[in-house]
Amino acid sequence: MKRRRKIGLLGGSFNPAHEGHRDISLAALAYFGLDEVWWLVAPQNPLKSTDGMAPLATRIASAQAKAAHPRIRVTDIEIRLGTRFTADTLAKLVDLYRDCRFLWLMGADNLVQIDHWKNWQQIFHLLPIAVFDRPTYTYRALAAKAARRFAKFRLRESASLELIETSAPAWMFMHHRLNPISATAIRAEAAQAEARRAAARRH
Ligand SMILES: Nc1ncnc2c1ncn2[C@@H]1O[C@H](COP(=O)(O)OP(=O)(O)OP(=O)(O)O)[C@@H](O)[C@H]1O
Ligand SMILES: O=C(O)c1ccc[n+]([C@@H]2O[C@H](COP(=O)([O-])O)[C@@H](O)[C@H]2O)c1
Repeated sequence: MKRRRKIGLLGGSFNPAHEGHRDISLAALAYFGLDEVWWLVAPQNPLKSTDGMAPLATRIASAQAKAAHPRIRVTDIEIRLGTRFTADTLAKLVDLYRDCRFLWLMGADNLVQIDHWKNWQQIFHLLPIAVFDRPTYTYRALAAKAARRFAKFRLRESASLELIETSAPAWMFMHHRLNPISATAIRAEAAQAEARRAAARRH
């Protein structure tokens, strides 16, 4: 039987894309023996404000520039599938790409709030999940409702190469090197730089 390709899925706003996205994607390729990581640039995170959200085309361009790797693929697949909620997107992907195994990737901040996502438990039952640690979120993430609800399905990090072959629910918390970068910080820095330029023009 033909080997199924192993694909990590990193959904995100990418407003803008940054080194943290690339870092966990490259780590995921290695830890989980993946063939590719697909970046699913979300048209609009249902829980985030539209204020300050750059147009999808701008965020895709930012993701393409940042990814710059032959095994990271940037996609607007939620536009093409017509989905807005992750549970719907993943159900369609699993159904459409029968020749692939999928692994959902996310940072620890999203484990904290995933129980507010639409049909979040279906996501745990649909495919394995890898959560990457993120500064300030470690304890909140491991104490979060989702971590507690699925505690008995958490695998040891040392079994990372088996995760994508394991039937869902199965998830792992990766104590990967912490990377403090965030899109929020990048936007704040850009806004400050713009304010300084505006002040300089007034003088
Ligand atoms: N530095 C990081 N370490 C680990 N995971 C990260 C990091 N940055 C982003 N991620 C994860 O990548 C995915 C997409 O993140 P997103 O595009 O929202 O970036 P962000 O920096 O979290 O943005 P914002 O600050 O606007 O919320 C999410 O699952 C997020 O948790
Ligand atoms: O499906 C939901 O209800 C849902 C709610 C919040 C976030 N998500 C998804 O979570 C992923 C990470 O979002 P973000 O904005 O933290 O990068 C992205 O793919 C979003 O579409 C999904």
